[in-house]
Amino acid sequence: MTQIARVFARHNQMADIAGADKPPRRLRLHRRFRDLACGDLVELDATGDEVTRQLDRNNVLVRRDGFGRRKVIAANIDCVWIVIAPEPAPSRNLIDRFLVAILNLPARPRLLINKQDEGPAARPEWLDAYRQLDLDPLFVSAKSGFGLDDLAAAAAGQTNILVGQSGVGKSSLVAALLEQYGIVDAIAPTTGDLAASGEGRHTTVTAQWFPLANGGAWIDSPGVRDFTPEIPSLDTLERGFPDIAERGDQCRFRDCRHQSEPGCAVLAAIEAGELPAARLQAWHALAAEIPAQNRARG
Ligand SMILES: Nc1nc2c(ncn2[C@@H]2O[C@H](COP(=O)(O)OP(=O)(O)OP(=O)(O)O)[C@@H](O)[C@H]2O)c(=O)[nH]1
Ligand SMILES: [Zn+2]
Repeated sequence: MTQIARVFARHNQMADIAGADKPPRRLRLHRRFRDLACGDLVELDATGDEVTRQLDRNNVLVRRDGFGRRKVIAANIDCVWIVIAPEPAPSRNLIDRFLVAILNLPARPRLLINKQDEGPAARPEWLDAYRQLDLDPLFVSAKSGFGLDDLAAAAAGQTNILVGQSGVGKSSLVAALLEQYGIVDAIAPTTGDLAASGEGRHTTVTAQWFPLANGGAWIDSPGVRDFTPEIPSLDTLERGFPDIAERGDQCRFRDCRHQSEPGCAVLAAIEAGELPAARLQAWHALAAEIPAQNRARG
């Protein structure tokens, strides 16, 4: 008899895979499953030792690496929590770039502002810039436990992934949630695939699935310095910037690039203080990457 199982983590030619109510086992994968990622569902043979089929996925979060290659991060995601903290200093550009990938999955984007125990400085004043995007920011502290009840409630019953810069506290948040809200306690985040970073602390190197007791899961993902979403077309870009796309419909020219055209509704919105200039800068930078990405794709 075959069985359906979940990929908890992917490591090169191997993957940690768990059947219902069983702890994950590390299995070697056939080459045809090279695309398999954390969160994927697979079929195992009767022995449970071999992956025989990869099930269809709802969606998959991917990035482009420095060589333009497609890198799969995790699959079957409902909600992506972009984690920021006072330290390391948040990059709004990184948030803008994540949003393109998230809104195209599609999945719900949320902003998680960690390390609230560090005081009022932990609340960035530029949050208003994202009001239109409904990121519904949640303020938490993995260290003090502040806001974790709200976080657990907001995450219940769905597959959640934490993304963001290295050191914002993604693994600490998963650990705190595991401890307080009885997720499957057999696998604590520290047993995931960790490597010592330069500062002597641990850093996550591959996405890791943590099932919630009542369905759904948390996925901890490796910290990033930068993030390049896949952007095959201007339509993809527009889905990532609904605030710009909406105003762009009012531009005088249908093919307005929002650069210096007369009657540009996007530039007018910036002039009026309704849209941050940084959002349009991020748009232009990403629009410029479309042709190169298409060339790399061949
Ligand atoms: N003050 C404070 N420090 C925290 C909090 N959460 C995490 N930290 C600290 O921040 C540092 C990084 O935490 P991690 O959980 O390893 O961060 P990460 O985002 O998982 O990092 P990567 O795995 O490299 O992506 C550690 O020294 C934590 O102790 C918090 O709520 N408050
Ligand atoms: Zn325009």
